[in-house]
Amino acid sequence: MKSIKIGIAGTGVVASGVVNVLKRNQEEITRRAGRGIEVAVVSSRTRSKAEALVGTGVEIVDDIMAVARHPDVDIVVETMGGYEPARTFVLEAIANGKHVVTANKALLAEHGNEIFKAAQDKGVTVAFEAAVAGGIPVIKSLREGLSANRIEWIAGIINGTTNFILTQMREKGWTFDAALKVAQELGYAEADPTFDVEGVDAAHKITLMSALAFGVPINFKAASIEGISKLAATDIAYAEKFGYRIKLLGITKRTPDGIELRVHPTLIPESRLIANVNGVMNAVLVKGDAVGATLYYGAGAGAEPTGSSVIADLIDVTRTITADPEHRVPHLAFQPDALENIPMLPLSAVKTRYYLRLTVQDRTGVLANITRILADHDISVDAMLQTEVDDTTKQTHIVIMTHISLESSVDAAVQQIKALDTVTGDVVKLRVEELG
Ligand SMILES: NC(=O)C1=CN([C@@H]2O[C@H](COP(=O)(O)OP(=O)(O)OC[C@H]3O[C@@H](n4cnc5c(N)ncnc54)[C@H](OP(=O)(O)O)[C@@H]3O)[C@@H](O)[C@H]2O)C=CC1
Ligand SMILES: N[C@@H](CCO)C(=O)O
Repeated sequence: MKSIKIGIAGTGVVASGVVNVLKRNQEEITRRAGRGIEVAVVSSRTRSKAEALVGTGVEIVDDIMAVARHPDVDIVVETMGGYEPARTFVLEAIANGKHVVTANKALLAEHGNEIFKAAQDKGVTVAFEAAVAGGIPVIKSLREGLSANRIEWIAGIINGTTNFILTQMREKGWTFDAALKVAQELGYAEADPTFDVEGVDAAHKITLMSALAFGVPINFKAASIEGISKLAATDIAYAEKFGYRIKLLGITKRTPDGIELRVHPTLIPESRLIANVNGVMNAVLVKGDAVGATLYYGAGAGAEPTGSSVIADLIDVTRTITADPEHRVPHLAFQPDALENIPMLPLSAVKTRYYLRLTVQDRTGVLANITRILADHDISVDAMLQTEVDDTTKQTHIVIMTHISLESSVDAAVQQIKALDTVTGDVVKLRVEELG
């Protein structure tokens, strides 16, 4: 059978992984797909970079639209990243009847509803395994493997760069900046690394998984996002005293009132497997009503792990390329006309456990005032730790772990605690998830 022809936009980290794995595993891939998958054209703004990647036997163009419209191309691979020109490029490819494989979670989190609608109307597939958790086949698991389940929640370490930074800081004592620099050199970070560090990239990914899990439209604007840039080594150390590790988690949860969608540094019991996921590795925990908790683990970034996911999508599209579009697996797991508009909950409505760190003056009655305020807001204390008084500043840290409380009540209590004249500086508030 004739080979499937692909056109790739971009010649960076992910594109190089795709080209190299396609070349190396050509025979195995053909045996799986039923026909060969061949790179027909590559676009690059730097011709020498493209030549170094694909050699001279593949057409090289400088205009990405020439890939989107190329008469020989069956599947377009978008590995440029960013919103534009990626959006225009993908829509143009769809309009030209091409199937699309993309690693671009930012694009899909912001413009996915428009893109999937255009693909549906045109009868083509937009596949995006590589957009979430790099090499882990978690999109396929959510869309197909778990399709019998009512999904209850998902919690994942879904940004390789920040997990790499947190691991190097904790295990090797590296500075934040040094760890970020190495993550960039290794090709893990986004073009704008603030997307990684401030939790935006993880929010893009959890937004996509939330849509797949609950059958709702993609709603990135509903995500509450906190990154790791303000996380202090002190809190990592105190968390460990209580038996917890701090990880940047993407969390989405179905509650009776609506759907939670949030990214923030989170204390996780160190006995959980996910608390021991280190370096660039990612892990996603999915709780389904029938299957229980399932855990997916693997490299969350890097050329070949991500290339592995892109090629899995290429093989999937190749296998069904002649199938009636109505009989393909729906893009977002649920049939497009069966998506529901379930309310998305604000962060203030979240109920979980909290870690609070206060800096206080060593004076009589400090603790009594704090516990009274917490009790007034219906916040019950589970555990508490007080450090020795610093001889110079006459200050001490009080660290409190609460039972499950309402976020808005915790915020109100923190405001009152901050106003006490014995409490100095800010109050650190982190969320705790048991993930049981
Ligand atoms: N790196 C990783 O581990 C992973 C990345 N991803 C996603 O994959 C995508 C690509 O990432 P990555 O390969 O790391 O990025 P790179 O920066 O390494 O590569 C991007 C490529 O796209 C080209 N490009 C960028 N902007 C334009 C433009 N405006 N017009 C034409 N070409 C353009 C670049 O060309 P030039 O060289 O000329 O600048 C470069 O070849 C992103 O969406 C990213 O989020 C997903 C999973 C893992
Ligand atoms: N910058 C992303 C790439 C993979 O999506 C990360 O570090 O996880």
